[in-house]
Amino acid sequence: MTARIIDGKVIAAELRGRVADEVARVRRDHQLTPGLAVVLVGNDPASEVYVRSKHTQTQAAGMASFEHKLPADVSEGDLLVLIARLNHDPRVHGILVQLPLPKTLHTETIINAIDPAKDVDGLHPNNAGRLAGGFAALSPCTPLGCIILTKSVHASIEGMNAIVIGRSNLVGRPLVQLLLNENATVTIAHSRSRDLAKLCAQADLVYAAVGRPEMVRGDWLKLGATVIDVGINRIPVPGAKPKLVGDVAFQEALDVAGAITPVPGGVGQMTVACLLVNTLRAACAIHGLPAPAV
Ligand SMILES: Nc1nc2c(c(=O)[nH]1)N[C@@H](CN(C=O)c1ccc(C(=O)N[C@@H](CCC(=O)O)C(=O)O)cc1)CN2
Repeated sequence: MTARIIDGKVIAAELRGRVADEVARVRRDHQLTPGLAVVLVGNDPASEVYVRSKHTQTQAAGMASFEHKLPADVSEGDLLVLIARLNHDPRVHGILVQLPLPKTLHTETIINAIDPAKDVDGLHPNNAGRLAGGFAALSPCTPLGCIILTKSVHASIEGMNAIVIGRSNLVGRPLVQLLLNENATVTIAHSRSRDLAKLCAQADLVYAAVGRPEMVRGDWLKLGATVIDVGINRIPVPGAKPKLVGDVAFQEALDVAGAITPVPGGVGQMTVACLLVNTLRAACAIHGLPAPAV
């Protein structure tokens, strides 16, 4: 058996196309141009790439993009002043602070300062709490992407056994809530869980978001399982560019899984596309318009 490869590039491009159509509609019918502000502190090379890609894709979807680059030694006070300004800027409907922040800044304080209505990362406690309570909320982008990729394989995941390996605020915890909203049966595991192999063997859906290269082995998987690999690990290669690998041993998993996302070209591709969805949703909600059809 060779698993079907879930092509995140194709699915993300299709989603961006649908967002662009809806943006064109709200601009035409409501004279509303959704706007996204992204704040980058410092010069982490991977973050710079992600922020550039957010800027390009936001503009390509017909939305306004506002980039704010601050030095790594910016004070917490100055960053909070910028966020307060963006909270009150009527052109801005989505605010995202690129993570990780330099260690001198307190991430929770910064996230909590974002207006929850503009929190397109879904990290503000209001949104995290609403999601946990099963209420409508802006949800983090990567978990949203995981659900869309899963649904490209299974129209319904009701009653399926899912395991989420990882419990970060950005991925694991919100993903658990989104899976519960889809009526999946969810096991939450993490790096300290005992006998992960045994837990995985029960799962129809495996979400690996633990940040450990190739930790999930092929022989842990149930035959035919759908595997969504959230990991992006850079492995140094002497004299060459680092190699990107996920949290799943891809070659081994190919022989056992029914469907699997590659790294790169899987979940990562969905993160920015879902950010565009959230920005459009936030803009419509702020202006009292019906939720867009994406
Ligand atoms: N405020 C946030 N910070 C971070 C988030 C986030 O959702 N909100 N997620 C990640 C980084 N990220 C977006 O910000 C992101 C990660 C990966 C990709 C992506 O397209 N990955 C490619 C591989 C690209 C590469 O070479 O690194 C792929 O998987 O195909 C896009 C966005 C942490 N920070």
